[in-house]
Amino acid sequence: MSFLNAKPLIQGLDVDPRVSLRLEVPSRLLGGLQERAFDVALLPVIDYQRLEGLRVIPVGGIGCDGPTLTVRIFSKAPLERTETLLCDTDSHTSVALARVIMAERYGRRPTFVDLTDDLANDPSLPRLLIGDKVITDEPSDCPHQIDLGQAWKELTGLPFVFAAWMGRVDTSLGNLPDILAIARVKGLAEIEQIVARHAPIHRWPLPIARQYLESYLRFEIGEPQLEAIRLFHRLAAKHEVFSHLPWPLRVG
Ligand SMILES: C=C(O[C@@H]1C=C(C(=O)O)C=C[C@H]1O)C(=O)O
Repeated sequence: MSFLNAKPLIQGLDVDPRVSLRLEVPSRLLGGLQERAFDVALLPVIDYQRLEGLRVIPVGGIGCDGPTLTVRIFSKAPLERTETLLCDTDSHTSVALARVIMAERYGRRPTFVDLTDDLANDPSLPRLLIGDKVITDEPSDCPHQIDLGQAWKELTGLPFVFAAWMGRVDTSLGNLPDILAIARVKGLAEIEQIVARHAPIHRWPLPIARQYLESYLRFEIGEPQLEAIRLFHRLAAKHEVFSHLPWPLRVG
């Protein structure tokens, strides 16, 4: 995964001869797992419900326990009036989470339109942005905003998980889970170096990048995170993000 927030999970993997690392935006990963272009991916958690036969490898993920800083809806008008929401096409989980939050919190079922659509040129429309661009290209004059991690915490009391390491149940991974778990521990111990090396490339101010990786994001996948993924899948089904009963979460 190509965003700054994935770096602590892949620290050292770019030079590890045992793995071959590819960086893609979140929305491109499901296709890669489907075509077996890679064995594991930091897959958006909603995509688990879009391809049968996946499993969560609970050695790391990108989550939060409250605000995220980088998954936000920006609007010029109060959000309870939202009819159309422009959505970042890099994202899958965040779009589904926006649907859940708009419905549960505001009783709204807006039409979701790709940010690549012509409509996106209309600056008056609210938009969901994720990832580095929220920091580097924050929209101006949007007094009405929500951070979806914070909205989820207020709704459920739980942490949230945007993406987690996943693979197919029929792909045997050998010692890859251990390699990934060690990369995470190494990454979390080396946030300072990660920030110094990657923040300028991703155009993040250094202190914000440090605070983001150290205080806002969570990289572990434990029982509360798995519970949050299950609840998110149930709420996403309730609000018709997908049209089958949620598949039980396979872990390990
Ligand atoms: C917190 C974030 O989480 C991301 C959001 C994802 C999604 O919406 O599908 C997937 C991976 C994460 O990068 C972010 O990128 O801002």
